[in-house]
Amino acid sequence: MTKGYFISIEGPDGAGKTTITEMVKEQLETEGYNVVHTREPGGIAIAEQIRAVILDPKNTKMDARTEALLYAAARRQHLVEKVLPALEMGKIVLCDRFVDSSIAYQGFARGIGIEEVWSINQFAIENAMPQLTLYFDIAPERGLQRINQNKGREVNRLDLEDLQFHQKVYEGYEIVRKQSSNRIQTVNADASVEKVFEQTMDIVRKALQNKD
Ligand SMILES: Nc1ncnc2c1ncn2[C@@H]1O[C@H](COP(=O)(O)OP(=O)(O)O)[C@@H](O)[C@H]1O
Ligand SMILES: Cc1cn([C@H]2C[C@H](O)[C@@H](COP(=O)(O)OP(=O)(O)O)O2)c(=O)[nH]c1=O
Repeated sequence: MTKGYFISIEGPDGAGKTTITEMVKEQLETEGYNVVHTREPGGIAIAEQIRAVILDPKNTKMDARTEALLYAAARRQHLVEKVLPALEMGKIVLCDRFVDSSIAYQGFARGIGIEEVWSINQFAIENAMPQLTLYFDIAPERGLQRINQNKGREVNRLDLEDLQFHQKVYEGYEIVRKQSSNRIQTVNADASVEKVFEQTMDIVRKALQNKD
């Protein structure tokens, strides 16, 4: 596809994606690689504006398909403006969330349908799929616990309602993992930061060795 190497990072909220990906970036850089750590919208003005519309609490009327289309639009812009140019320059791109998030969250958890969400994303990305996807595997309640612990508060009723949605996200990811078992490699994210980092680096190193 391109000269660089495209890695996406997926998994439930609070799985540790941001924490570990930053460590991976630093480690790879000390080994001499050029690395970009990005997340959608990834600091691209147009995609940030789209994201602001998706996340605006005032937009209570947001339809699930509208949401899916907006995520796909933000993804497209981030891809062409940031990811593809970095890959063209030979960099390793570590992208926190990509198409699989839309499949799991919009396609499965919101109930739009995996095929439907996949097809609008195909239009958006034109086959520019990651060569490797790291799936951070953790029970959704553990991920939410981590987030809540961080905020220093109890799990409340809303969090519990959320848990049902996040359970569905997890089921959605299970389907995606089965469908794309060649691309997606699973990391046990329910372990210490050191252990998760170690597993992740093992997978990344093997992938980079076999890349050509
Ligand atoms: N392996 C781990 N064990 C315990 N806590 C962790 C671990 N990895 C990350 N955390 C903490 O959990 C919270 C969510 O981590 P974060 O990296 O933001 O997750 P994500 O990006 O997947 O939502 C943060 O407070 C982070 O410090
Ligand atoms: C990229 C993407 C994210 N999301 C969701 C996942 C997150 O709950 C939310 C916000 O993402 P983000 O702020 O990146 O949170 P996280 O730290 O958990 O990655 O958007 C989708 O529903 N569909 C998508 O395509």
